Amino acid sequence: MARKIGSRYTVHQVIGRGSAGTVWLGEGPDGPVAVKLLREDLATDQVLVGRFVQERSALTGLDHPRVVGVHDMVVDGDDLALVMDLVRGTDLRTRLEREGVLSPLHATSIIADVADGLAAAHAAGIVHRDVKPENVLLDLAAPPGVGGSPRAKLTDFGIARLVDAPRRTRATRIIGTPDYLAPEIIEGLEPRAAVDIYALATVLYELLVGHTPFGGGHTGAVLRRHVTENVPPVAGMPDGLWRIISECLAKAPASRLRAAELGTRLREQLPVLAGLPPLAVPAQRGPADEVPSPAEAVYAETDTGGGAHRRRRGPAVPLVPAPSPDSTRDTHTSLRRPSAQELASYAAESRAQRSATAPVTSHRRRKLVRRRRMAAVLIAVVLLLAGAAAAWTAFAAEAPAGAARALPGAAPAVTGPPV
Ligand SMILES: Nc1ncnc2c1ncn2[C@@H]1O[C@H](COP(=O)(O)OP(=O)(O)OP(=O)(O)O)[C@@H](O)[C@H]1O
Repeated sequence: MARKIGSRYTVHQVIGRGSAGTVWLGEGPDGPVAVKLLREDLATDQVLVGRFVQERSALTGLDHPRVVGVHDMVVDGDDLALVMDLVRGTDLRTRLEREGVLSPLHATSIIADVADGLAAAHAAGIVHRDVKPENVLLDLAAPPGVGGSPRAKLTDFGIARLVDAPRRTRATRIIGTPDYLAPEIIEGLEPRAAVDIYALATVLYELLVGHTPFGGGHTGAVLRRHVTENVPPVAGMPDGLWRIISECLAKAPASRLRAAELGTRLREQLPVLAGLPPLAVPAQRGPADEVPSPAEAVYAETDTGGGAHRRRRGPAVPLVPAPSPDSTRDTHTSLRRPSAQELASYAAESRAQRSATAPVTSHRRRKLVRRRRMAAVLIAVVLLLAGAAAAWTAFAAEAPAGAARALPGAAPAVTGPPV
């Protein structure tokens, strides 16, 4: 059902849902658009509406081919809407969940695109603060890039900042998605451009390996890992990519690459990555299966966050639009910031736990393995049934007429020509 948004836009159909609102397919004076209608509780929050108006020129001024442009921001009664470029394709989360891991070439090319978009935003003084696969849209209507890689655009600029808590509550609460949070955010520092680099390197790792470097399990455990752990090298990861990922996951924000440099360094890798197959990643230590330490369990009780592995998949506009499934996954999660003491105790307990934890697969990888196992069992059952049917047919054809009928409880005999 069509609905008017302000005086210039009409929306027709829901194409995705996120934690901050619903994205609609719409029409504006210059053609089709995507309209993100913010959640009612956000739209009626006067502080947020004020910030929305304040941020208008910064967000609508960001014009770059690797960024989903915001054309307009509409405040109309209880509606608060962002009018954006319509991207015909899918989001990176959906692609990743479908493929498990991406080839090094495609992963690197996609992340280089996003780094270029970030470079433009950072130059304009805008920090994204919620870089993750859900916020990378793959434009399948655009001509592909190197080696057929889909072209990527970063979306959702400034939303995290809009819904962020005021400065005074930042000391106690974190806005973001746990798997991608830079350590300095967890420690309560003001998020600067380097947080986006950390998150983007996390996404690159995830595309290559199939899971994030510090994700899985309890939110408290995830936060602790960001602050205290280093990522162990991954077998088979091309050296050049590994060096870039390690630099960008540095705990000290100043040691990370800048976005423009990251884009350039990634593109330099493309020629050597051409033709490499996706990494055959062995079973990893599975943080998803870590038993929360007592300190983390305490954190759990007061945690209002969404949990690290509640993923929501929302397709971007497919080439032929179709309604996307409903979703309940929270992101832009508001988490209680753990105290320094809690973080320290997570670290101590983590060391003890690590030695006791057997290698297991990550949550998503296990899901994939489970699915494959189920498919194998199904195929085996089908083959078995087909074999039995063939044997039965052969038996019935060879047996004297009536023999099968004579068997107690046997199926009606297949009558064939007399032998
Ligand atoms: N400009 C756009 N063009 C086409 N589809 C879009 C566009 N923006 C968002 N979408 C689709 O709508 C879905 C929901 O987007 P939204 O930005 O609300 O949530 P999200 O980024 O996935 O999650 P969250 O807001 O919780 O971080 C996306 O996954 C994407 O599939």
